[in-house]
Amino acid sequence: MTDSAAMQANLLAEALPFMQAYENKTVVVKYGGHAMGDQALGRAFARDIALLKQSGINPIVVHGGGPQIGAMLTKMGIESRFEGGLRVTDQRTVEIVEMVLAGSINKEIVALINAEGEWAIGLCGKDGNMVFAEKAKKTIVDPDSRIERVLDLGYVGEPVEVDRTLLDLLARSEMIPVIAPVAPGRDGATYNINADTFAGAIAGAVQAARCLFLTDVPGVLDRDGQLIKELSVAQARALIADGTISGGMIPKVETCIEAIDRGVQGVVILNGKVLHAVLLELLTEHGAGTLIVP
Ligand SMILES: Nc1ncnc2c1ncn2[C@@H]1O[C@H](COP(=O)(O)OP(=O)(O)O)[C@@H](O)[C@H]1O
Ligand SMILES: CC(=O)N[C@@H](CCC(=O)OP(=O)(O)O)C(=O)O
Repeated sequence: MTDSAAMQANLLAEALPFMQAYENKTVVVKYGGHAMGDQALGRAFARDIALLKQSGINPIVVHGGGPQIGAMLTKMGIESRFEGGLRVTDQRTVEIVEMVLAGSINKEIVALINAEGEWAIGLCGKDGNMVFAEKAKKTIVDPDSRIERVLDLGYVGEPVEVDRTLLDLLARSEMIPVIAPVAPGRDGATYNINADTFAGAIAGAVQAARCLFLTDVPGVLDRDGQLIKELSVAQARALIADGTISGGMIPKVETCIEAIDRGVQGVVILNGKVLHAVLLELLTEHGAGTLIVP
């Protein structure tokens, strides 16, 4: 056997204790819009999810698609506006958000996983009464004046009810759920939910063993751009308050904190632009990214 074959075999053997630890456990993987787009990365991601399912682990994929929504809005001559990392969403925008997220992106990911020989099923919060949302009640503190301001984000929602019936059913089946962060309200409206927030709510409801957030940066970075390997909840809050964490990283880190509060055992923000990031994180010693702990 060559050295390189032996190394590969060692790597496979190294996965065994991790596979045993995660057997029958649920892992929620949030696949961010920035981590998509590259064909090889997409295929590697799909293969990782397929391999988890084949290993007796229960993966649930929640995806985003912020940049893809932005591109479609631009095509239609609609400007994107964000406040506190969330897209200000009027009636026209929410229709496009649903079309892009629950339509094209969702089916693209389903097709990628199915091409690896698995059975993925595309869903959104509307399916099986899985998630109900309410209009988001968001406030932000202006970093200069320190004055708190209530945001009106239109049809941006927060998940308020999660019913795990359908997810439990799928966990016992061959199916891998791939979920778009769109949900109905009890008021009959359709809400656009930040994909991180949505993934955190799902992870909390199913008491996931791990929730991974795949993005386009190595994890949470400090003021000098260096990766922070581990963050306590209190440290994370301080970095949001002092502006080190900004933009889309705000809902991501807030979600991590909420997921931990809801009993999710481990939450990691990592670079989805690294090939096989999911396998490296879960099944090898080479855990990457920022681990957020209580
Ligand atoms: N302290 C920070 N560390 C890392 N990224 C940060 C930080 N503050 C802001 N960001 C921004 O957050 C982005 C990740 O959030 P987002 O764009 O919503 O990603 P995704 O689409 O993957 O959910 C990064 O690309 C970076 O521009
Ligand atoms: C309310 C809100 O901001 N919703 C997001 C939903 C998609 C998302 O979160 O995608 P990423 O994970 O790729 O950022 C949006 O409209 O862009």
